[in-house]
Amino acid sequence: MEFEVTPGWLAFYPNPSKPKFVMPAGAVDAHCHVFGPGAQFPYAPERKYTPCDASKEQLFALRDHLGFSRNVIVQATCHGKDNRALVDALLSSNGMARGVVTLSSDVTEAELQQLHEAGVRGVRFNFVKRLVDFTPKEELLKVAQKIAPLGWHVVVYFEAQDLPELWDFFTELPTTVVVDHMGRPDVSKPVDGEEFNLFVRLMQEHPNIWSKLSCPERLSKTGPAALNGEQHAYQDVVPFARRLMQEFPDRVLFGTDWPHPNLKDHMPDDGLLVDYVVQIAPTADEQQALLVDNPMRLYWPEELRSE
Ligand SMILES: O=C(O)c1cc(C(=O)O)oc(=O)c1
Repeated sequence: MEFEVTPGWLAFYPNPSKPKFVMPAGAVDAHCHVFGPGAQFPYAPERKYTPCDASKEQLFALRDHLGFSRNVIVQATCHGKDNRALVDALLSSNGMARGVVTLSSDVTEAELQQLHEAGVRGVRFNFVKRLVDFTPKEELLKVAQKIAPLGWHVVVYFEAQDLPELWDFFTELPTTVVVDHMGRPDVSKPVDGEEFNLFVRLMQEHPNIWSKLSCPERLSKTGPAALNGEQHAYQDVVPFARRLMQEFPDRVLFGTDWPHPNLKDHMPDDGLLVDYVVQIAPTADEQQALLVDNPMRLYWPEELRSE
């Protein structure tokens, strides 16, 4: 099938720089996507955008170029509940990728088992209105109850202003819960203000809730962008990520978010996005926790146990 990309779509950065920051051995890019290719894995009819293709080969080449060892591939909304592109990427990764899928509540035990064997370890619930149609919470809870016995977790994507309404649902989930992109704070508000304090309280009161410190390129209002060698990119986002890194060193993850769907303003140089990590995790211990130990505990626990 031929697809035409959404008008104004920005393609991922063509020749990312080599990061100056050399990541610890075994670093995991804990949030990235594959798109299609549409000719092989068609985009979902209910999608809200049509991206440019971003294949598993391109993802794995980027992984190697940036110095990551592993990927966590997260189902992108443009593929709806059709996880075939993601599963295909997992199966081609030699065990170096795990996945987070989107499911409907009528998924069967056999389907779950097959996804588990392919390397899926989580399910994603999306509450960002520009990306998905509404799904009733009872449906989502059904999915959560089905995946809990497999030891999977739930990844949630929402915007900060919706947290009060979603609080009870999130805190009732029977699994580990991983929040995408720090719950999308408005970074023009104070880092110790009411809005971000509520998110910090969510994590303080619920030790099963984790956060990705990802997507400064989405959250930043003042930049500077990760372009042209910039080593101090997205300074307005740094205090937010730094606060979570310091308060919850065992429950934070980082991912590139490649290929960066729906950015309107600029496309970051992924090499410089890796350099951004030094600003939010300046010590070797923090880098090891954020990039290796935490994601390994969540996605490859069996490797830690066998050591
Ligand atoms: O903010 C976004 O537009 C966005 C979209 C998706 C998706 O379409 O799955 O995933 C993300 O992590 C971020």
